[in-house]
Amino acid sequence: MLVIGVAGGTGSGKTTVVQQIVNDLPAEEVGVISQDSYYKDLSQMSYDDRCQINFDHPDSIDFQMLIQHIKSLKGGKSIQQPVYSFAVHNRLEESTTIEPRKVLIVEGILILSQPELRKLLDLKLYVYAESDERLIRRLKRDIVERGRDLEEVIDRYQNTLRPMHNEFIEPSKEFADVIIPTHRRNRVAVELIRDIIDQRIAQDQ
Ligand SMILES: Nc1ncnc2c1ncn2[C@@H]1O[C@H](COP(=O)(O)OP(=O)(O)O)[C@@H](O)[C@H]1O
Ligand SMILES: Nc1ccn([C@@H]2O[C@H](COP(=O)(O)O)[C@@H](O)[C@H]2O)c(=O)n1
Repeated sequence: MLVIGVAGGTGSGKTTVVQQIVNDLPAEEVGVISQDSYYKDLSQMSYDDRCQINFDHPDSIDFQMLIQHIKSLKGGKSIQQPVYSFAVHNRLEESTTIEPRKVLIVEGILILSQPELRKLLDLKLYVYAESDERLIRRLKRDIVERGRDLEEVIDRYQNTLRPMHNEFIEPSKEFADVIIPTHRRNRVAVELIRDIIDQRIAQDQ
């Protein structure tokens, strides 16, 4: 199995790049897991308390479970991936079955920040966009798709997102094999990654 890690700041375009890569591949050969599914279970807290959580700090993620799940998939076993709700800031009761595939893409802001996780990655990508562009994208997305308002996004950006980005995410860029700029749709970078994946799939046959 080829395991590809895709990191980068919020709104950098990770999900979009992953979607472009996946669209080009046969569905039965690629699986995707998102770091967002591994936010810790906060059922013991009230909704108001959950709203105060710093969701950009590595401690908010159950990396042990994520690492265990990647190891299981590498070992040919399926996993039950938690389902996360941005609306309630918590895991839901249900889970999603993910089957092992030839290619596994693991995507999320902090994917390159954890040494134990990095060891499991065969190819490390960092998706890059300027911070003002990321904030604009995040504002639009969170208001339209994640039920947030202008004040919530700006408060979170100033209080937790920006400082955590500077402390944990931006420095993890140094571990990337390839940095993908997304100031515009970057077809060339996606094709490059596609070629690497194709070679690896062909080698395994
Ligand atoms: N290259 C790009 N140019 C313009 N908008 C983009 C680009 N890449 C992503 N977007 C938009 O920005 C928003 C955030 O992108 P997304 O892929 O969800 O980022 P991430 O997963 O890194 O948070 C989405 O609404 C997406 O459509
Ligand atoms: N309940 C939550 C959990 C996380 N976030 C934010 O999501 C961002 C990471 O997701 P991307 O798809 O943007 O990479 C992260 O910056 C958290 O601030 C949230 O708003 N609410």
